[in-house]
Amino acid sequence: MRPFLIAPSILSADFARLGEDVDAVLNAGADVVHFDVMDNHYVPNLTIGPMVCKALRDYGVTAEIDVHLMVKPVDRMIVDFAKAGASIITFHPEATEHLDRSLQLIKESGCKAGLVFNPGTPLHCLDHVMDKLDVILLMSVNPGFGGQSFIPSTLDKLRQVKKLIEASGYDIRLQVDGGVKVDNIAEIAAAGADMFVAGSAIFNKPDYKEVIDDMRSELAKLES
Ligand SMILES: O=C(CO)[C@H](O)[C@H](O)COP(=O)(O)O
Ligand SMILES: [Fe+2]
Repeated sequence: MRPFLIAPSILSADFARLGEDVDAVLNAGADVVHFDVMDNHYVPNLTIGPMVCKALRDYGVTAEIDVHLMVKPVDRMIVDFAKAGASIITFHPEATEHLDRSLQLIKESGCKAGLVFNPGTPLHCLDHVMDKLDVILLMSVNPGFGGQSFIPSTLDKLRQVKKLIEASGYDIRLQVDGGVKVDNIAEIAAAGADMFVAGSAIFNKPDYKEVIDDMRSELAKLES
């Protein structure tokens, strides 16, 4: 079994002191920084862009930065985020006219590539691009906002994608994003996820380490 990764979504961090808050969550045991990019076009919210990613790198963040693009179109942002220090770039298939080209662009930029599926988005886009994927991200909320409730039908979708990954033979992480908490993370992992994005569950609590430790204890129940 591959190691589970916990990726706090900085959507719920304190933007007025972002560098310190990212350091704090990494020191608390987080593996990856999940960076939500929203454009008020593909989703009805507006967040942060490549300058903030570069600022985190300049501040000294060395952990992987997982850029979740909720923007349309995507190609220009792929190039800009790769230059700004992104490690992983994921985007939604609805947001590009040329799925394969956008994935190739990410790989050519030296980043890991991923596709993101909204709760209502079917999986057929995976059919011809599995060889170009490092990550498949299933949204367990509709994208645009933190603090929403986990949509239970995601569990079946996770099981379905897990089978597709296994059948493909490729080394692809299965990430889940939205409403992940201490009390549902084990069930989500049992359905096949191995990378967990959690924003409000971590940043809305005073002690990040306590939440991350609790998540790892829940995950350890599956590993034993
Ligand atoms: O992509 C996102 C929203 O579109 C966020 O990553 C996600 O919602 C995380 O927040 P929370 O854990 O609070 O649900
Ligand atoms: Fe996200």
